Amino acid sequence: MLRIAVPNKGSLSETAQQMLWEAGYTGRRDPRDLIVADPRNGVEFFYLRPRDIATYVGSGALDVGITGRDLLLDSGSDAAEIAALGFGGSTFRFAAPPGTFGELGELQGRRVATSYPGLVGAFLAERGVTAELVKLDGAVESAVRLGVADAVADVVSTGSTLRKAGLEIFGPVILESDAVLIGSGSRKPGTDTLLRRLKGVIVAREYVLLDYDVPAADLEAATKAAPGFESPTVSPLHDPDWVAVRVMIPRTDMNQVMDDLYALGARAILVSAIHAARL
Ligand SMILES: Nc1ncnc2c1ncn2[C@@H]1O[C@H](COP(=O)(O)OP(=O)(O)OP(=O)(O)O)[C@@H](O)[C@H]1O
Ligand SMILES: O=P(O)(O)OC[C@H]1O[C@H](OP(=O)(O)OP(=O)(O)O)[C@H](O)[C@@H]1O
Ligand SMILES: [Mg+2]
Repeated sequence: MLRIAVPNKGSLSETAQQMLWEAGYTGRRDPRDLIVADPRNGVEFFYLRPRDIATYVGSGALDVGITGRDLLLDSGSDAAEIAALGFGGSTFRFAAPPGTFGELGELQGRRVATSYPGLVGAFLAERGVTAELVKLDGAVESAVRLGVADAVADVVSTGSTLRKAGLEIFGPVILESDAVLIGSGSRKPGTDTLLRRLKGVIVAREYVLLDYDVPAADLEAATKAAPGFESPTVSPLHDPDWVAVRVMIPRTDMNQVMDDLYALGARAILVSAIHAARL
């Protein structure tokens, strides 16, 4: 059985479980479940704090896990990223009251509050900056106002927490993070199947199927407007002057592509959802 660590709480938990469910796995029914066996799929799920998942996987206690790239790097564990999973995106940034700091070097000898001392310490050390790291569990944005730090380094998503705390981002991007699948050592049997299934879910979320009819004379132009994932499928129609085309396109481009194809003379332009995929 492949032993898989899944976030039990926090920002990544719901989407991770939803993705596994869409990939055909049986997840937990009760949020208090800690271990769930899924013998039909040859896997066992361990529900753990996302911050601890890299430690379990890095030590070999569990085979693979879903966590954040920032948490993986912060842990310093031997686990490595296998693939990004297309959700849980955030950036990791320095912030301080407006006008306090301009460049990273100005943090030399100052106090920086963070819940990710491993990640921030390594980033500063690589750039030759020595700062005092103040380790906090959360709500680090309050640390400056309360006088325990001069700056913070934290996860930024919408930026609204920083704004409310009267802080402004400065300095370089520490990290672009995403939810990732991690493993350690040699790939355990079953990992590739899990990965293909998760990638199938990502494709089904991010792409749609586009069908349209177009005069054969305009096929080249239409194919340029909607190149598709690989190469479009082109089928004959009863009317020899027209062809039917099927392509996969990013969901976000869908309406623009439909407008462009219509303008080119395509008709019967239909979009449908992809429920599952193996590419
Ligand atoms: N808006 C967000 N806030 C916090 N973490 C986020 C956000 N969006 C994505 N993430 C990612 O989620 C992971 C942190 O999850 P974790 O469960 O440890 O913290 P949390 O969501 O802040 O929960 P809590 O603070 O309640 O423990 C990181 O990989 C982080 O990059
Ligand atoms: O940029 P935003 O969209 O505002 O999101 C980022 C904030 O969300 C998280 O905090 P969380 O709510 O998890 O509280 P915590 O600091 O106690 O972990 C994170 O630590 C940031 O503070
Ligand atoms: Mg948090």
